[in-house]
Amino acid sequence: VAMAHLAWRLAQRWCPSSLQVISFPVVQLHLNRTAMRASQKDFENAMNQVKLLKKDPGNEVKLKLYSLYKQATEGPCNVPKPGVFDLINKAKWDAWNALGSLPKETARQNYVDLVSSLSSSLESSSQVEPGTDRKSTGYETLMVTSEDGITKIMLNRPTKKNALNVEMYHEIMHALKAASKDDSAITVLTGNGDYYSSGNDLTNFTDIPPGGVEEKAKNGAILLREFVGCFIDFPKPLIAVVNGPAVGISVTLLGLFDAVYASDRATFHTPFSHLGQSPEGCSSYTFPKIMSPAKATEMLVFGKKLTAGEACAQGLVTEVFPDRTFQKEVWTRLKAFAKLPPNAMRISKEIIRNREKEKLHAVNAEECSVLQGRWLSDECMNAVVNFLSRKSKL
Ligand SMILES: CCCCC/C=C/C(=O)SCCNC(=O)CCNC(=O)[C@H](O)C(C)(C)COP(=O)(O)OP(=O)(O)OC[C@H]1O[C@@H](n2cnc3c(N)ncnc32)[C@H](O)[C@@H]1OP(=O)(O)O
Repeated sequence: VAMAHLAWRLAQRWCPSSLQVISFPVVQLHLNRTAMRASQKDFENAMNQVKLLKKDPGNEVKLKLYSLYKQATEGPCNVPKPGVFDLINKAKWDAWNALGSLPKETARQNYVDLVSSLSSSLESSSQVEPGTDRKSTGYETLMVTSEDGITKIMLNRPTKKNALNVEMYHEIMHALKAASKDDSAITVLTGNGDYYSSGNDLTNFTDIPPGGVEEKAKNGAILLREFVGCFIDFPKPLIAVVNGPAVGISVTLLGLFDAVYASDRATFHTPFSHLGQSPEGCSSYTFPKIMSPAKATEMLVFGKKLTAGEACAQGLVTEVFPDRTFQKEVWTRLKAFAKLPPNAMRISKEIIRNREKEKLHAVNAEECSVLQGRWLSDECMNAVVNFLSRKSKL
């Protein structure tokens, strides 16, 4: 009810017309002109594009535009948190604050990317020509774009640190299936905001079906198995652009990627024992192979959090970049990769991956079955309740 009320209030305040709503940050841009540096022109172009949008992008997107704008121009949130009853300003403050210490440059880039995806997705689909660069919409929890031979799947719940809710699991599977068939050469997974992903959304555990917790655990295991299976079978080069901290399943899956590029702000944390859970994403098999059984045990059993540099030294990360230049350097490199002959890349990946596939599917099935049991344990239930009742964080 509170959320519906908030959405209604936001719509009332911000949506007399979409232009009026979205032009708010444009005005401030001019006031903050001096804050702009290298990508000022792109940023200004993006602001102008926003004014030209024909359709209202919705309150969630407007909050994102607002927060990225504030971060890009003023840096991390620097104003006191509004009171709980000041719903609109609290929503705006929450969105801005959720960006944490995201650098101004990255916020500008994310703003430009977001506007670019909106400009296309809110146009009539008749303007999309088959075979040309395109951006797809229809996702609630992702931003999916396809250009320069790269399909980019961006986790897009920055205010929840890109935690994976059930909808996001389904949307990622859908996006991966679509990417496997589109005409892009490579596929990239990344996160919007200051986190890559905080892993499984712990509120997934709260929606108990009529069959009770057993049915919930069974459904979770089925979903997880199908989800991880999509990564095992993905046919094109799959690259993770780890823009910030990564937790849980967003870390374990990295063992199934073909390359992992990380900002030096990223950390890698798999606190399964703390959560009364056990490893997934085939990490019980890939991590010992990648980094040695003892190092894998430190991460997967003892929950040791690695810095990006440490993860690179262990072989989980391919290369680390300074956060300041991360986006620019990585995307330049990816654009060059995407120009390579796509069939050759696909076949080379197949030859590397194929002899492992059967094993990976077997590991996935076993991990899901073990986790199904863990989800019913007191250890796991207590950990989830503690997080949800704000008694604990990682
Ligand atoms: C069905 C398939 C299952 C697959 C099995 C997968 C297993 C895993 O992935 S295990 C890992 C699960 N993840 C966690 O345990 C992380 C829990 N989150 C945290 O500990 C913290 O939120 C943090 C360290 C990630 C970030 O802390 P902080 O910077 O202080 O930010 P906030 O805690 O205020 O977070 C902002 C906002 O986002 C919500 N949130 C963040 N992560 C999650 C999450 N994993 N699940 C649910 N909600 C999450 C957080 O509650 C805040 O929400 P609001 O209070 O409403 O603003």
